[in-house]
Amino acid sequence: MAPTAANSLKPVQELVEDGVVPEKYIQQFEDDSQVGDSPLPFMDGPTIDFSLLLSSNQEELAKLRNALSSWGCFQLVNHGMTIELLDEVREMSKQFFKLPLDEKEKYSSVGDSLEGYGNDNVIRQGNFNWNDKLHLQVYPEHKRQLQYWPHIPQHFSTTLDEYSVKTKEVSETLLKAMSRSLNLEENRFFELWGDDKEDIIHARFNFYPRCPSAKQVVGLKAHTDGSAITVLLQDKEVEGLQVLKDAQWFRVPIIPQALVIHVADQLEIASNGIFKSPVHKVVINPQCDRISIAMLPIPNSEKEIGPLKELITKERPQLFKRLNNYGHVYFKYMATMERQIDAVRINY
Ligand SMILES: O=C(O)CCC(=O)C(=O)O
Ligand SMILES: [Fe+2]
Repeated sequence: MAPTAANSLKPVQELVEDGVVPEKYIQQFEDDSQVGDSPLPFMDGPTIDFSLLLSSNQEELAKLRNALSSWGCFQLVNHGMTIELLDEVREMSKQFFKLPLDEKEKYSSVGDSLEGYGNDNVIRQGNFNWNDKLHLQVYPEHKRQLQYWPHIPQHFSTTLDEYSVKTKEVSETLLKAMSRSLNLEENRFFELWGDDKEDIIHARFNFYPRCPSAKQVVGLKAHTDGSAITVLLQDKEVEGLQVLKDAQWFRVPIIPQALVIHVADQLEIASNGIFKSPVHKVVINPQCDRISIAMLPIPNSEKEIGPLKELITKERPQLFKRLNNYGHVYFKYMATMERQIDAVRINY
């Protein structure tokens, strides 16, 4: 596949059919470890047992605290979702992206809506990601825009609804355990996200088409998430997610029954920097398509967020400003800042 000057925002999947990689998708990597199938180490962060968090097992809470303040992410097992449900969500995502283009285009994003199907690079600057998406807001329920919810496969909406209910429960319990892990009153992070009927969950279905020039493109460029946390369901067969820790990239292993949980920017802010929103990216496989489903719990934009007062001390002064609508900051600085959270950092 030779690079061409063609520059269109048709779905990346269609570019694969064309057999050419438009120049906008070719990345300038400064360092070889950034690309494709280089033998990076696997992340050796902990696997957290949800059922032990439920019973407030002190050892598990300590493991959770350590994971959140070092890696900023972990694999969650025993979360109560069956492998059948996880596989059904993976399968329906694959089936959706496999539909003919004109069928998928019935759900295309309209205007500047975040929701819907398409090539997300329209809202980005700089080089493009090798990624197509379907983005649906699942909570609050009255804000669902059902015109974007696929009718094929037929069970898409009911399965997404079931998965959303379970994601919400898991997220609420996790945020409470995260508070307990810092010896805070258990609702403190739940007040950031979860206690308000207008708190949001976005579902982002990611599709990363295979690319013979995999080493020249990137699925998702290095970024942090702008939500409170992220609940990620990875592809069961195709690896691709990498996280940055101490200036080194690590591959996130596939554990089929696990959910990958990330601290996202708004929890880093609320924890006054104790929990880390990890920089992560997605690399592309030359032979196989990859999918992932990111569920993004996001505080109601009218809610004021900021570092919890219990976490501001003489030794740890307030690191971030208080604000509403972090999402606005996140998108405003998407193109110009490496980590948008720096835009709300207080510099002493
Ligand atoms: O595909 C993945 O594994 C990660 C997706 C991701 O980082 C995102 O949707 O923000
Ligand atoms: Fe992400």
